[in-house]
Amino acid sequence: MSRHFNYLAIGAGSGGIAGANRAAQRGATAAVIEANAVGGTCVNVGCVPKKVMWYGAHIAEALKYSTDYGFNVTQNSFSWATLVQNREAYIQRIHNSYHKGFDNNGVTYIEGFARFVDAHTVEVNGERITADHITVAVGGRPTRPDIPGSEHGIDSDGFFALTAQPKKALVIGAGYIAVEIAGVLHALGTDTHLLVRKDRPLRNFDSDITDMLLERMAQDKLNLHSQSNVIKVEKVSDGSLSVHCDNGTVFTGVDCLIWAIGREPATDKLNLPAAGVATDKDGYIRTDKYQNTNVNGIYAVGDITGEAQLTPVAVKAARLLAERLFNPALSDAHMDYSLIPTVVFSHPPIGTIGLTEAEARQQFGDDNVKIYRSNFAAMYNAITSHRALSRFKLVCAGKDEKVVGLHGIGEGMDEVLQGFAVAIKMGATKADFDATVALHPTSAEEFVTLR
Ligand SMILES: Cc1cc2nc3c(=O)[nH]c(=O)nc-3n(C[C@H](O)[C@H](O)[C@H](O)COP(=O)(O)OP(=O)(O)OC[C@H]3O[C@@H](n4cnc5c(N)ncnc54)[C@H](O)[C@@H]3O)c2cc1C
Ligand SMILES: NC(=O)c1ccc[n+]([C@@H]2O[C@H](COP(=O)([O-])OP(=O)(O)OC[C@H]3O[C@@H](n4cnc5c(N)ncnc54)[C@H](O)[C@@H]3O)[C@@H](O)[C@H]2O)c1
Repeated sequence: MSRHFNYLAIGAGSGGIAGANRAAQRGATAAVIEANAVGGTCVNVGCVPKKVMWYGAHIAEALKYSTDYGFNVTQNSFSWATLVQNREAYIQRIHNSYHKGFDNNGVTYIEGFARFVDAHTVEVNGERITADHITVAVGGRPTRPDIPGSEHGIDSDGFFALTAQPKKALVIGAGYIAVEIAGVLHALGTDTHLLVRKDRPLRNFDSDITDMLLERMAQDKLNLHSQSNVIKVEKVSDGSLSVHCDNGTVFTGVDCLIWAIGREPATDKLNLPAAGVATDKDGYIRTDKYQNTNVNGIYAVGDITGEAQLTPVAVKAARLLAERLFNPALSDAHMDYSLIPTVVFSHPPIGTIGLTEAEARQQFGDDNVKIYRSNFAAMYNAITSHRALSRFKLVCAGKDEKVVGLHGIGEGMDEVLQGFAVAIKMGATKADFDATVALHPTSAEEFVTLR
């Protein structure tokens, strides 16, 4: 048995789905192959369940502020299981809507693990499928350290599989995932410890922003342990874990250890050599700006390319590739990887686009960089006994003070960033920001009133 398609995506995650749908909308016969759950990382073990948990944490924080707003609320309990059940039901509805979308667009959905046979053929469930164009969109998976006892921990996939709330959790790592998971656990009431190997998490973010993150973590009493490298994990007789660091610290009585130390590409079992597709030393498939791999007719999009590992990046790259292949009016379409906005769903959230102050100083020289910054107590918590600061920052370059970086940490920053990203993508200057009438009273207005 064999089938042929104009366009075939391997992996029905953010990139695979977007590309197959767009190809079909442009008249191609299209199929997508998925080994696990439709929606991939983002929908099943990434953005979506993470944001639901973050909203849960948000409600816990609102309860904390509620007395100062005049409410007399007694919190009797919190049911992790209910939150998880509702989250998973929501994810099931997303699965259904993806399948509806495939049906509407005429995309063939194939369940199974795909392996290359040659440059135009993959095998799945014993069937050979050929295609004119094949896009590899297989994403990645969490990594674990090679230390004794690491198997006693879980990773972000395991975090989303938890059906009960941990009592004492250690989150290891300094990236987005570590910060986000630690923040959620802490806000929901778990005794949470975030362990980073150096001085702080998110070290490649603007240091003014991470300074404020550290302040807010300290104010909220989230236990951050810097200079803490885990070297050994032991399971003790009561079933709890003892976690040993190279600085001599031992954490005992841990019932949940979460590795959030990065992700690795899922290329190892794809049989890429059969198609002649090259990977870099870490297993990522590097492409040119058109998402072309080294093999004609084979493309890669999303996390597997090692580029900014964000859902909208995978989606946009895949859609533009499909346009280039099947829409003669857009035969030069390709993704612009510059100025990608990104949000960390920390407490409060961080939003950032463009250069950090340090990067701008290095690129343009100290004399050509002007920084505007403000600390601001958002009204939301300023009226409460939990008054806390937000921080907003513009990095400008050159005589015309072009805004080359915008960074913020504060309540609402996750929603504030998108519109400013449009302005910065269009080349806005500080004068353009100043010429914009503020929206009052908001946190966002800080960005157009900086002096
Ligand atoms: C905890 C977490 C939180 C995140 N939060 C955010 C966020 O808030 N915002 C954001 O923008 N990004 C977020 N991301 C990143 C985002 O999830 C990824 O960038 C995005 O999912 C990448 O899409 P993709 O299509 O490249 O791969 P994926 O979504 O990983 O999809 C790849 C799919 O391919 C399948 N597959 C693999 N090999 C095969 C094979 N051989 N045959 C068939 N199928 C195969 C896999 O099962 C998977 O479903 C988060 C990631 C994680 C882990
Ligand atoms: N809000 C979002 O948009 C969002 C959320 C989650 C993930 N993501 C995407 O997923 C990607 C992966 O996230 P991530 O957090 O897994 O990876 P990451 O690469 O961002 O961070 C991993 C961190 O772990 C540290 N680390 C590595 N080995 C370690 C060890 N042995 N012990 C302690 N720390 C160690 C690294 O120094 C690094 O800081 C991100 O880069 C991001 O693109 C995005």
